[in-house]
Amino acid sequence: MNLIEYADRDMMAIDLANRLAGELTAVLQHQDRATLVVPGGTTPGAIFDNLCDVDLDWDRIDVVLSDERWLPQNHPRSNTRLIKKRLLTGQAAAARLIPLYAPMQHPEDAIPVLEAELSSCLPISVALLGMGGDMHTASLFPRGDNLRLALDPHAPLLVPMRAEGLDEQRITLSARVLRNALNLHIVITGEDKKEAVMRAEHLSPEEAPVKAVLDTATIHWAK
Ligand SMILES: O=C(O)[C@H](O)[C@@H](O)[C@H](O)[C@H](O)COP(=O)(O)O
Repeated sequence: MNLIEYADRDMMAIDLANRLAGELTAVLQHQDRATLVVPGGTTPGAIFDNLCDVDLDWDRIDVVLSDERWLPQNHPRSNTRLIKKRLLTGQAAAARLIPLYAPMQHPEDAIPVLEAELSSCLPISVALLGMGGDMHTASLFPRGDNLRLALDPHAPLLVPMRAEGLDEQRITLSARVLRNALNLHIVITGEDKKEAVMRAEHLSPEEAPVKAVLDTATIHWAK
């Protein structure tokens, strides 16, 4: 496992933002556009605050969430709301947001339309993922109703997900889409998540969904 430990969370946010920017710049040297995948949750905000003002060709970058809560985009728990506020601002406001939500009752209803736009910006150039203490990543949750489908090598691009304890239904990039990223990073903080990611190495993706991407990801950790 490729694990990088940082002196503190601020150093990690600065270094990781610069690393992601460098990878995006490298891709844009030989492609017209680059695709950046980012997570929601509470960890990546500081990274977004650093990344949004890096001098990049943001108008050539497509931004995609790794997963979304099935909520209106102005809802306090919406990941789209989070990245519009913290990432797609400053210089990064010029980036194109590829939606992972549509105002329909269930994610299943929206997947054909969402996949049509998403497919045009794959494969992923740079992906940043988070991880929960239960070893989920994106919305690939242990015991999730569609986890088996989301882990399948022939899975669709997007998979709806529901799991016990989730406040709302979710939609997620499937494991094969995440694994196909040219550059893949996972950012975690705290001792519990460090122990969890170590544990995940010895479990199956069904028990620890993050395992589906561990072999190709760089893990970034601060206490
Ligand atoms: O929708 C989400 O919440 C994220 O995409 C999710 O996969 C997140 O990365 C983990 O749950 C970790 O969340 P924290 O960073 O809040 O611990």
